[in-house]
Amino acid sequence: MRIALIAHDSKKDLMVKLATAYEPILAEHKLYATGTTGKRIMAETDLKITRMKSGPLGGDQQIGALISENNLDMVIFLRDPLTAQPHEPDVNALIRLSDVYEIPLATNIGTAEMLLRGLKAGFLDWRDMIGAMKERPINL
Ligand SMILES: O=C(CO)COP(=O)(O)O
Repeated sequence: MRIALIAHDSKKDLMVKLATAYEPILAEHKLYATGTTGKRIMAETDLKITRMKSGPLGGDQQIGALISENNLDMVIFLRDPLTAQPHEPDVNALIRLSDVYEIPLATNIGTAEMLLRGLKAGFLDWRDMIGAMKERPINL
């Protein structure tokens, strides 16, 4: 599976803890992240990550582009709901595209753990079928 990891600044420590706790599961998958999130995770774990630009500089949009091209299967986006972001439209666009393309999306640690455990248990295997299809299942 192809998984995107994104965290706003106040959630980056939490993201590193999540990535550390679930490193054996995450290590089996292809990982993407926005710039600073990816840098932190790679500095503090042995995970290999393809880093996009930093979120405020277009990284959220790059992740959104991966979604729109059927190149992502899951998004873990630990958002800060209490701080205004300069790139709020990009944040909303990423969340919107996840819904447009039915990509499993966690926006907090509780759901993130459920998704990662579900991934391990095979609950997301349906994504492999979609990945194997030449045409998208929905006409978008
Ligand atoms: O801003 C972000 C998500 O909206 C995250 O970007 P960074 O990982 O570069 O901090």
